Amino acid sequence: MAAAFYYIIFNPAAGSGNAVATLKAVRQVMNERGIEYEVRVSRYSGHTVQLAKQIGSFNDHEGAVALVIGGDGTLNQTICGLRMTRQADMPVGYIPAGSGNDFARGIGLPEDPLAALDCVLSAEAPLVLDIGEYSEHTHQETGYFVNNIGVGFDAEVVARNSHSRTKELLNRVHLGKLSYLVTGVAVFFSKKPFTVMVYDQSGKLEIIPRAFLVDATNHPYFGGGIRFLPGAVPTDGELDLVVVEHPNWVVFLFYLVQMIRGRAHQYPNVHYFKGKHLRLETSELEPGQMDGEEMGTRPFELEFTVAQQNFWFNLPSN
Ligand SMILES: Nc1ncnc2c1ncn2[C@@H]1O[C@H](COP(=O)(O)OP(=O)(O)OP(=O)(O)O)[C@@H](O)[C@H]1O
Repeated sequence: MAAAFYYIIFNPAAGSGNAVATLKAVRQVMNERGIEYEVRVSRYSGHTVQLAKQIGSFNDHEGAVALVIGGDGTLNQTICGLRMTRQADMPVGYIPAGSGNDFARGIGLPEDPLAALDCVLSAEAPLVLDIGEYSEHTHQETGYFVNNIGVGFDAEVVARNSHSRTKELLNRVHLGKLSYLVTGVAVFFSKKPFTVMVYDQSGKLEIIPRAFLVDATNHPYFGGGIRFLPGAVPTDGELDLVVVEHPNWVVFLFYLVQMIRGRAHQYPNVHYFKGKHLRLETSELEPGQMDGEEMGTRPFELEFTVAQQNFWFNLPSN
C-alpha cells in the first residue's frame, strides 16, 4: 500500500546548501501528483532530532512516512529522534542531498534526487535494513548510526574540518569536499597512532598497539565515496570493524589502496572483525565521529550491536 502522508524533514544546510534545490524539485513532483505532505525545516544544528521526536510523538496519520531531505547527519538524527518515541517503527524515506551521501551509496539508493524520489514513491511496504547501535560507557551515551563510527584518523579530520575557516570558504563556492582532502593530509602527517583493545563476538581480546584508522561500519563506504570495506553488507545482521595500524605513512597508504581493492585481508597490520556484537576500547583520549558528526574526545568504551530499521523506498535491482 502506498504511503498516506509524508513528513518531509529538510536540512537547508546539507550539501553546502544544495539541498534547497532538491526540496524544490521534490515538492514540485509531489504537488503535481497530489501527494499529501508537510515540510518541517531544521533551523539549527541538532534540530532534526527534535523534529523527529515531535513527529513520532504526535503523528496521527495512518501510514505516515518521515521523508528526509539532507545528508547522512540529517538521516542519522531523524532515526535517533524517531526511535525515542512511541512510533519508533515509522518508516523513513530518504532523498540524499548531502555532501557525502555515503548511506545512499552504501545501500544502492540513487543519488539523483528525482530518481531517489521515484524509489520512495513506488514503495508499497517498509524495507528493513541494518543500522548500527552503540553504547559508549565513558559518557553513558547510546545511539544509532547508519554509516559508521570512527575513532582516530577520520574522526580527527571531521573535528578539524568542522571548525575550519577553509571549509567555510570552500563551502561558499560549493567545494566543501576539497576541504576534507586538505584537512586529511594535514591530519595524516600530524596524528599519532594509539592503542585499541577489540573484543570480537566470542569475547576474545586483541590488543592493537599502533592503531590509526578505526571504524565500525554498516556498509562499504566512508569519507564521501571511498569504498573501503567491500565486504560490509547492510542486510547481513552484522557489523564490520576494521583497525588499520600505521607502521609508517608509505605502508599506511598502501594498506588503504589494498583495502579499497578488497585485498587487504592478508596484511598483519590490517585487522578485520565482523559480528552481531563487538566491543572497542581506547586507553588514551581520542576523537570520535558518528556518520560524519563529531562525538568529542574521550577514552572510548564502545559496544556495538545491530538494529533493524524500517525504511520507505525500493532499491533498484542491479
Ligand atoms: N539550519 C541549520 N543550519 C546549520 N546547520 C544545520 C541546520 N540544520 C541542521 N544542521 C546541521 O547540518 C549538519 C550537516 O548535515 P548533513 O550531514 O545532513 O549534511 P552534509 O554534511 O552536507 O552531508 P553528508 O553527511 O552526507 O556529507 C548536521 O550536523 C546538522 O545538525
